[in-house]
Amino acid sequence: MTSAPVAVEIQDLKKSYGFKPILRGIDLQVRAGERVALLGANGAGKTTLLRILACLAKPSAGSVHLYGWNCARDVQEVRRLIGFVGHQSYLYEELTARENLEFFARMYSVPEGRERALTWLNRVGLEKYARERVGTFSRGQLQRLSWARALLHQPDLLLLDEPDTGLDQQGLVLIDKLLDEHIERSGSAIFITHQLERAQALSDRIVLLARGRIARRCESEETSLETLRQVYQEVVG
Ligand SMILES: Nc1ncnc2c1ncn2[C@@H]1O[C@H](COP(=O)(O)OP(=O)(O)OP(=O)(O)O)[C@@H](O)[C@H]1O
Repeated sequence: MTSAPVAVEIQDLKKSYGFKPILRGIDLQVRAGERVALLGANGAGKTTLLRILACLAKPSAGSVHLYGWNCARDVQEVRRLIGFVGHQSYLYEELTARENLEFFARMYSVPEGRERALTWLNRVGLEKYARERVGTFSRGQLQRLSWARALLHQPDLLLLDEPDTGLDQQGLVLIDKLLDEHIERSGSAIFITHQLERAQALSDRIVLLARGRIARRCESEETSLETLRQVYQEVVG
């Protein structure tokens, strides 16, 4: 693992909104093939951190590099490298599921984009809904399609903000499999969750954020669920 290329390099990252500091100096390195779970109380700054990595918000200070590209400067290059599942779906409600995926395939110059769009609709169990407008989709269907959108161009880094929201049991099994496959391809992932069980089971490392700082880092394999619960309680209070 240690010899794998550095996927994410965050150095002394700070972010403020007006006079309100949100991130107060984050240092984090993630290597290719690594899965990092981000935990923390509501308002700790988890989404803000992920949005900066996804080039959706700019740092106030410090630096963020993805596979050597600077997130603040090399936005086009960075966007190709990432797949993002966030609170918003970033899908077009007036287009059908298939049209949405075909649009994103064109945007990322995915070879044989139409076929790839269909393959991904199948993968996420939405083939029956290919011709339905996304505006009519349920929360779980939207989440499944967001996963397809995020993976369509085979990104190197997955950024996942509560990616299991709205999913049924089969949906959960599906996304765990998609994450496994991504990691097997030497992709890396940072995911936010409020479920300690899933954080521990699905990650290599767990990072706990509190009031805009990294309060604790744990190796998942060496940390029992019970220990994680205690650490979480200490940090979040
Ligand atoms: N665009 C913005 N303008 C002003 N304040 C913001 C903005 N975005 C986020 N914040 C503030 O930053 C803080 C951290 O928000 P963030 O969404 O990063 O927290 P979080 O850890 O993801 O929380 P949650 O677990 O509730 O999703 C909050 O106090 C929030 O109000």
